Amino acid sequence: MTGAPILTAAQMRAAEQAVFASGVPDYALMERAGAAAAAIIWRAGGLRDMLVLCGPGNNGGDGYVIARLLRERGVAVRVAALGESRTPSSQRARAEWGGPVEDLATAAPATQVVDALFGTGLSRGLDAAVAARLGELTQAASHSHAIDLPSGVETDSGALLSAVPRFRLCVALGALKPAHLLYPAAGCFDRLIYGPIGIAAPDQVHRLGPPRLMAPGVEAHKYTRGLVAVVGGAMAGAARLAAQSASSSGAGMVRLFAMDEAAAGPDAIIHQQVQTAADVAIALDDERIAVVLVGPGLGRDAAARDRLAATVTAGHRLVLDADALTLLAADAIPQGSILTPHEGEFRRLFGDLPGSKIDRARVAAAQCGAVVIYKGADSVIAAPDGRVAVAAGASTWLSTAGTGDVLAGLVGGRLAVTGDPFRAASEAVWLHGDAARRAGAAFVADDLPDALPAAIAARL
Ligand SMILES: NC(=O)C1=CN([C@@H]2O[C@H](COP(=O)(O)OP(=O)(O)OC[C@H]3O[C@@H](n4cnc5c(N)ncnc54)[C@H](O)[C@@H]3O)[C@@H](O)[C@H]2O)[C@@H](O)CC1
Ligand SMILES: Nc1ncnc2c1ncn2[C@@H]1O[C@H](COP(=O)(O)OP(=O)(O)O)[C@@H](O)[C@H]1O
Ligand SMILES: [K+]
Repeated sequence: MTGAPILTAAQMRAAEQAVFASGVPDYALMERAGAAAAAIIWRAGGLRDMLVLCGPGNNGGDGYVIARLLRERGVAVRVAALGESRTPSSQRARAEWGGPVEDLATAAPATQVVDALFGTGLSRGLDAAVAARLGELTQAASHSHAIDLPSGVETDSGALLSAVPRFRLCVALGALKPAHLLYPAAGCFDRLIYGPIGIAAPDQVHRLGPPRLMAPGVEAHKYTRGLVAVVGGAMAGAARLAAQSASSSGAGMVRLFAMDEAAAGPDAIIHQQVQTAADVAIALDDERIAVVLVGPGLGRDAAARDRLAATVTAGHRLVLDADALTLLAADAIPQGSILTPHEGEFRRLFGDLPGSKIDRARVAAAQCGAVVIYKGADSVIAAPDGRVAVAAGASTWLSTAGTGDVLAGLVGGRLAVTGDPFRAASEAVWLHGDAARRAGAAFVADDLPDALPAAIAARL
C-alpha cells in the first residue's frame, strides 16, 4: 500500500547527515544526486541543446554535476549562475564542470532548461527579477526540468513563495517532499520522477500507493464480508449514492435506513424506511452491522441532530461525512471513526491549525483519535498514530456534486471488509481516484460506483 516516502526539508537534512556520518563524503552524495537527475533528464530530452541554471547552494551544485555529465554524453550544454557557489560541494561541482558560466540575467534561452536555482534550502521567495528570468527561460524551452523542486516553492507546505513557472518534469531527489504532492506546488510540473540517492527515510509519511486487495475466501458469506448500514436523512439522493458505492466496494451487504420510501435503485441494497430517531436506534440494534455511515444527505435540522445522536449512541464503528461533520463537535467524535472532511468541514471542526495540510491532518487525527481523510485535489489521510498517506493527481473532474458521497460509501465498505480504519481509508481514496480515471471526463457522481468493480479487480 505504501508508496515513496515523503520527507520535510529538516528530515531530508537529517537523512543526508546520517549518510555523511556513515562515511560517505559530502561531494559523493552530490555526485549521486546529479547522476540520478542527469540519467532522468537524458531519457526525457536526449541531445537537445540545454541551459542549466545554477543557484548558490547545493541545488546549484546538482546543476553543475548534471551539466558536466550531459556534456560528456554529447549534449551542447551551457550554464548560467545566480552568483557564486557558497557551499564546499557546490564549489567543487562548479570546478569539475570547468566550462564557462554565464550570468543568469543575460543568458540566452535553449531548447532544454534545467532549474537548479533552489531546492529545499529556499528560505524566501525569489527576487522578482530572478523569478521573471526563470519564467522566461522556462517558457522558451520545449523541455523544462526542475531539480528536486521548482525554484520558488516552499518545501514543507507546497506554498508558492514567488511566481513559479510550470515545468514539464520535476526530479525529486532522495525522497518526495510535501511540495511534490500538496497544491499549489504540485501543480507546477506535468510529471514527477523520483531519483533515489541511497538515503534512509523515516517511514511514517508516504505517497498513497496502490493497495493489494483480496477476493473473498471460500468460507465467506454476506455477513462475514461486512454489513454496512447507511443512515440517511432529508436529502435522499446523497445517502442512496453512498449506499450504492458501498455496495460496489466489496462489502457483503448494505442496508439503507432512509426517511423516504424506497426509490428505484440497485435491488441489492436493502432499503428500509426509518423515520424517527427512535426508529434509527431500533434499526441499528443489530450485532451483524460492521460499520455505520452517516452524514450524506442527513440534513442539519433538529431531526437530523436526533438521528445523528441515535446513530452515535448505537456504538458501531462510524464513518462520518458531510452534515455529520457539521453537526458534531470535534470532542464528540467517537475514537476509531473515520472522518472525510473537505476544506470547509475541516476548518469548522478543527479551526485554523498551523502548518501544512499534512501537519493539520495529523494534528486533527491525533486530537480526535480518528482517521481523517482531508479531501481536495490533494487528499491527506492521517491516522492518530502519526501515519500519513498523501494522494495527489486525482482527476479534476471529481470536483462535481456527490463524489464525496461516493467516497464516503466506499470508505464504509472498505472498513466493513478490512476492519482497519487507516487501511480502509487508503484503499478507498485509491479506488475512488481510479474509478474517476476510468470514468473519463465530465462524469457525474452516479457513474463512479459502476467503475468500482474494475478498479477493484485491477488490485487483486
Ligand atoms: N547535501 C548534499 O550534498 C545534497 C544536496 N542535495 C541538493 O541540495 C538542495 C539543498 O541544498 P541547500 O541546502 O544548499 O539549499 P538550496 O540550494 O536550495 O539553496 C540554499 C541557498 O540559497 C540561499 N537562499 C535561500 N532562499 C533564497 C532566495 N530567495 N534568494 C536568494 N538566495 C536564497 C540560502 O541562503 C542558501 O545559501 C536539495 O534541494 C538538493 O537539490 C541533494 O542533491 C542531495 C545531496
Ligand atoms: N479539483 C479537484 N481535483 C481532484 N479531486 C477533487 C477536486 N475537488 C474535489 N475533489 C475530490 O472530490 C471529492 C469531493 O467531495 P466533497 O467536497 O465532499 O463533495 P460532495 O459533498 O459534493 O460529494 C473528494 O473526494 C475530493 O477529494
Ligand atoms: K530547483
